[in-house]
Amino acid sequence: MRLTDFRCYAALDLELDPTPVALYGANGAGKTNLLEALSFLVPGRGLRSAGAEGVARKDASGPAEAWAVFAEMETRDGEVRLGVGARNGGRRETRIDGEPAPQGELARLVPMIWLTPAQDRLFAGPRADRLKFFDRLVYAADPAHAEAATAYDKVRTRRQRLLDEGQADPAWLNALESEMAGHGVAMAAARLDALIRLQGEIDARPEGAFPQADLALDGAVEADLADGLDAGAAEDRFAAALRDGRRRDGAAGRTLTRGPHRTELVARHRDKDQAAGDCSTGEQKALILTLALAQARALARQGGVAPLLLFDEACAHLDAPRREGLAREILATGSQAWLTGVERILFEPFAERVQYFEVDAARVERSA
Ligand SMILES: Nc1ncnc2c1ncn2[C@@H]1O[C@H](COP(=O)(O)OP(=O)(O)OP(=O)(O)O)[C@@H](O)[C@H]1O
Repeated sequence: MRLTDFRCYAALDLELDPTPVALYGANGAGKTNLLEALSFLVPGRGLRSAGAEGVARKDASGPAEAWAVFAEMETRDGEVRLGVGARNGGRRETRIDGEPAPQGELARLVPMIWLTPAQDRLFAGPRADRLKFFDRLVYAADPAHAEAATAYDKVRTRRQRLLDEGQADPAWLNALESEMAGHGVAMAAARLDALIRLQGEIDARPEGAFPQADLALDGAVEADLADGLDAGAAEDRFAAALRDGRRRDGAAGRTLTRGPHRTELVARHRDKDQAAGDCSTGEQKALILTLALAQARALARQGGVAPLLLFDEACAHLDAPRREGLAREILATGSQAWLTGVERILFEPFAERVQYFEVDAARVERSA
């Protein structure tokens, strides 16, 4: 992995083997920035949602002209050289084996799952954050879901703009709504499919360090599909709901019509028979890990390539038995997990099966 002018790193060159990576060091040392760099190897704005324009290294003379992240990695297409970067605050560029490529290609090559401290109380926080987290799990297994979701949001924004302006041509709105319905039903179907697999994976694992969870999706289109409506009928129904909702959506200035943008991920802690949102911070963190690890297992089984796991401060709220459980579960997936923590001792349960790096003021040193 090589970084050029990314966040606090002017230049970094890391040689790694495929085992998990434990990064330890003081606050502000540069641990999360390494995970963020890797998160740009899939489409999107990275794990801090900063986007390509926000990550160039800054010093007293201002931001660097260009930044880049380069990695040689095992992907679904075998060993591939991936490069991403941007120049002069511009759009992000992608290279695959040295050739320019569309960003979307990355989703197909590299399954990736990340967890950050910002998600610690995911189940008690805003609905949209939960859905985003779940959608990312779905993307890791089904890259087409990311494309459908992006396309859906684009059309939804266009329709909303027309409604906000108040003088839209009904035929034009019909066309946009039918496009929204097509992408929306594809999204809902991908989510349901992923949910069933994920739940199966969770159920197959005995209750251990991480709690069993019962998952459901509360969404209008998901409900239609779960009730057995075929895709065509579900699209017609959703398009009709959008048509009926025009006046209300226009008055509200946002899409109140129930569609895949308003779906809720419902999770319960099975053993406690409690809504995940009512669980303690540590229990919520454990539940999030239940989901992420279950998806990692499903992916490793399904695609042959274990996903890259970026777990920022995952150990912070975990007690010693759960930290041991985390090590066991990660090692069982065969994933290269990248873990951060302020102290090396947090990774003790991995023993010799992890590569240690000490991070200190943007210097990264391998340690025995
Ligand atoms: N664009 C940038 N240019 C230069 N330095 C940056 C830039 N963005 C962030 N930094 C700095 O990078 C440093 C490391 O940040 P990072 O989030 O990686 O730390 P960390 O080791 O994960 O810390 P913590 O344990 O507190 O989470 C911070 O001091 C931050 O101010």
